[in-house]
Amino acid sequence: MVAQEGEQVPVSRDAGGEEADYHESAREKNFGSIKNFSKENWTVDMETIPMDENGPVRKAQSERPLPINLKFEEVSYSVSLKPQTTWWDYKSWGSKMAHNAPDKVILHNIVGGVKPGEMLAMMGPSGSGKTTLLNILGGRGQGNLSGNILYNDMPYDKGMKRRTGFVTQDDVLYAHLTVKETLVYAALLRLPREFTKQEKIQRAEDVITELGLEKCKNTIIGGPFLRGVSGGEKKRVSIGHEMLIDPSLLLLDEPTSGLDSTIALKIIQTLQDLAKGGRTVITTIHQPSSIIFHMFDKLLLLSDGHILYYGHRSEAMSYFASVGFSPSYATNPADYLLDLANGIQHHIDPAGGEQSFSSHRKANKSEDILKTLREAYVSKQLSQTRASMARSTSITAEERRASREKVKWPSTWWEQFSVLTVRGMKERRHEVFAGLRIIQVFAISLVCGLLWWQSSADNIGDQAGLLFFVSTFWGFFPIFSSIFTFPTERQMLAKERASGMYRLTAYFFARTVGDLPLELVLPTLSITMIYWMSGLKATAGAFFCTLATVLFNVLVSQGMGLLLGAAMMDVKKATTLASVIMMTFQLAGGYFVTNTPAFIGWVKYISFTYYGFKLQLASQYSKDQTYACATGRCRIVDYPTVQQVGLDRMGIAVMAMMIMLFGFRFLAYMALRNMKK
Ligand SMILES: Nc1ncnc2c1ncn2[C@@H]1O[C@H](COP(=O)(O)OP(=O)(O)OP(=O)(O)O)[C@@H](O)[C@H]1O
Repeated sequence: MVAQEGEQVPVSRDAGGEEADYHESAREKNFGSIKNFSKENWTVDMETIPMDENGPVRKAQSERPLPINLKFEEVSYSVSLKPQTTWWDYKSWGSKMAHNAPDKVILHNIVGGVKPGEMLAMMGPSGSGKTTLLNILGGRGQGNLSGNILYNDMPYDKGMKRRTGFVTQDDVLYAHLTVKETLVYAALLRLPREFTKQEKIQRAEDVITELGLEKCKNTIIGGPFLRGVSGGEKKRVSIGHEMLIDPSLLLLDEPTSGLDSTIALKIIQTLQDLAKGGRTVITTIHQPSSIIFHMFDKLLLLSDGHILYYGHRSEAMSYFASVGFSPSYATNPADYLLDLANGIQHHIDPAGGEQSFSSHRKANKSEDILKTLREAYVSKQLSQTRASMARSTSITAEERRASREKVKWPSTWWEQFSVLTVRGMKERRHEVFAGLRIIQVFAISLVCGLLWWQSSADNIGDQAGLLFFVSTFWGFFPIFSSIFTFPTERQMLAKERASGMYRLTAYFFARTVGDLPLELVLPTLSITMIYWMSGLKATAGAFFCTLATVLFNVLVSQGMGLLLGAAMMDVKKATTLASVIMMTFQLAGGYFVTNTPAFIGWVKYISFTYYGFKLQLASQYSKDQTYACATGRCRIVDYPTVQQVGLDRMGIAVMAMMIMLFGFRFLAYMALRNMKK
């Protein structure tokens, strides 16, 4: 039935037969501001409720979540098992496996739905497909998907992306930011433009209070080798990250795994409150306690990618009893259902007394149980669910229109760029100025300065050696640090881009430009030290020319590192390739070999070490300058190394470096754009 504009679409009964009356509860809760999400303190501040002569008025569209009615019909999903090989992976050469591996079907004809105000739990044994289904519902499936997934009768789009909160199983957070910094930056990036900066910060503070994170708000998140907040606190930060935007649809992958039962209960209570406030909540859960199990509205039980039950949680046990499976002893229903989904049924052995259990665990028996349950689902539930899905539509025409509206980026490009720059600098300040790195550069510069102590231009061989060393050192060093930039942020980038937090250009510029001042400080200090110790040409012009050339070299080398990292997204492969490229550039740079055969001589023209060296020679020597040689004084341009590189056509050298400077970065950006999620 097609609703007319402004008309209330009739509400139908769903699979479990419960009246879809979420509108009343959701709308009630959407008035006013939620002060505290914890169950006991969940209150609505009446003073903030907008009023008119007829009583409370609904808040502006941007201030309340748009109700999302999610339906998924006949969803099947498979992935290709063909290994992702590349031509350089010699082990795959001639391998039949690479060509003949069949696709793996992970989900089979999944049907179901969740309405605003409801919380659906997806349960099932490990490997049953919960995470895969959750990812698909969150618009993140990468394999072959068939079936229909509709959000207010529309496919997943950019608007839905920004209305969806997705909490992954692994907490993807920056290790060196504090809890407060993490949430404040997320608020600045994700909250709509209608909020002032102060309001965004306040929202982050509110979420910290709501999730009971005040005690640790100034503690860093931490990582594998860095002590930070506890696992439970980290999980709450991840949830807070999504709660900030007050998502209409909240998807969570195992939000309680690894947490003690009290914290787990608190988290589920928070989710329940969010659902009651009109959001649609879906969570996967492994082994909920009895009390947590009873907090879910709907349940989807999966086994090996097949549905065993979909419907109201409260009716699950009676459904299984109706198909011949009910526990013969007091147990947590969640445990019982999970056993069933594993094909296991325990019985009390009367002969052995209360403590003696027997279970049908034999392979063929397990298969029988699962076969019976799958058949029962198909014969007793599936057609009913399909019919109710087709009938069930519970959004108003106004809400449907709102879901079709184009959604703007939450913040402007410039805001995204500045927040990402500051966040990036905070996260990496320890890296750039890490003590070891400073000591390393300082030690090498000191050794260099001492070895070439007050050298003379008459000793052109030594000075050319020094200039070449500086070019290669400041070519190698930046490439190997920038190679890590994108591969180490891959997960974060994929997560944040999947929720539509910022434009890729804003991230790319923030990540590459934001680091520059810090990245250029070390080479500046190093060159200043080497230059004046080694007695290079003592004029300000020559010094600044040499410094500028080295910094230019650093930027080009960084660009190449960014490109290799972004293109390969694998640090090991990228560093291997980088070392081959850098060695080649170094060898072709004009210092080691002067008579190269024509068929390979062109390599120097793609080597930035060659151009960097050439520019450095030009900043030290003029064409008519001489040096002490066996025959008295010889022209510097006739010295073999200088002759090989030349002191002319500097414009071409600068141009070539410029092309590489921008070209490598452009290609790195394109590689990121095409990055697989
Ligand atoms: N890209 C993939 N390639 C191959 N197999 C995959 C892929 N993604 C998922 N699978 C397989 O699909 C099955 C379901 O995986 P999924 O992660 O969805 O299970 P799960 O129920 O969430 O498990 P857990 O509770 O352990 O997290 C598993 O057997 C998994 O190995």
